[in-house]
Amino acid sequence: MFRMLVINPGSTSTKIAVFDDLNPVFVDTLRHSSEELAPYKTIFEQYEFRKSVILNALKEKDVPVESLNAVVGRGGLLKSIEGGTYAVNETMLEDLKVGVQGQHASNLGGVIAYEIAKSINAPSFIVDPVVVDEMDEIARFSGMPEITRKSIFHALNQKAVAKRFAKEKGVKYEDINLVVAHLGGGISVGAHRKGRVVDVNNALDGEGPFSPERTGSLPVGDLVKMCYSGKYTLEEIKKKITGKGGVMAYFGTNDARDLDRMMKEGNKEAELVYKAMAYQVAKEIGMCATVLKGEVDAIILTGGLAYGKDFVEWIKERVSFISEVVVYPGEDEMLALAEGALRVLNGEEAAKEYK
Ligand SMILES: Nc1ncnc2c1ncn2[C@@H]1O[C@H](COP(=O)(O)OP(=O)(O)OP(=O)(O)O)[C@@H](O)[C@H]1O
Ligand SMILES: CCCC(=O)O
Repeated sequence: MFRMLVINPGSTSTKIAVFDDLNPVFVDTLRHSSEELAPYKTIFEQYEFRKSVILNALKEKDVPVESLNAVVGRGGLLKSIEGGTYAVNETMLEDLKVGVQGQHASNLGGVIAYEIAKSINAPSFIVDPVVVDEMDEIARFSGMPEITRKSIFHALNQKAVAKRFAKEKGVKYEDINLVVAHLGGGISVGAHRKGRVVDVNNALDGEGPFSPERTGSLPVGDLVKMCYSGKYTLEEIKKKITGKGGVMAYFGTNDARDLDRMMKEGNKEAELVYKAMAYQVAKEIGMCATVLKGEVDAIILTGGLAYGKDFVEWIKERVSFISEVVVYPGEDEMLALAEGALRVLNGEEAAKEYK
């Protein structure tokens, strides 16, 4: 039996869990108020604070650090890499600290995992970070030589639900084609061809459908005019795209349940925006089906928005002609992280090396 600590840092919370093999000992969300995080200018500066909150939580739950066999964290905006479980090494730590592809709370996952594991001489890992990049060469062209399309998406949950579907069907993930739509605060839709995500929208930085708090793709000419209007700083524009875009920009909330409530109270504009988000998701799924040349074994809908019955129906009515649609609402990133680490601890897989 292997005991693992799992660390998944988000923008306002750090989710932690301890697993004995795949059995949860406890799962907890440690929330951080904006006052607590205010003193830190960068994500990396939050490192000591978040680490001590995690160690305190372990004490409260009576789980001695020494009882852990490994620590696994959600990682971060590293250099682009293929999917899998990676051992945390010095090169990775350096890249997580500087944020080679930007700042994201999950940059702290690998760093904290490494430091806690080091104190007890245990291994530390990250699994399927947001920079998993298995895109076909043909998918990388933007139409402007200076700009190459990037794969930044919910790789951990997309891969986890894809493998879950394969297991339930008694087939191998590497033998099937899937379109997976992660419908959360950000939305990513990936074309999975025989175990590789060969095309996907950059869910963090202005590609794909709009989402509860992101714009997704924008009419580029109008965006350029806005950038040169003199009204906004670079930081303000970036925030309008990621964080304050999408549903947040239309209605001042990133909670789709508010949209649902407004719609049920008769607000026609809320209904239209909610339906427009589903419409854009369906279009993106259709695009991925063409990437897979129509050979789609299933379309999987996952993430928090997949709890929304109407939202799921609006997508289904546009894409059901392509293939079966399977819905796995929510996400189980903590279990997916534990599974990734356990495959290495059990010797089923070798940990990959980050270079
Ligand atoms: N029952 C529900 N009906 C409709 N929407 C829901 C429901 N439950 C949660 N959601 C919506 O799901 C969204 C959050 O999804 P999720 O929890 O997957 O996102 P996240 O983890 O914060 O971000 P991300 O998935 O991008 O990492 C919110 O907009 C929330 O309102
Ligand atoms: C893009 C992947 C993770 C996120 O939504 O922040």
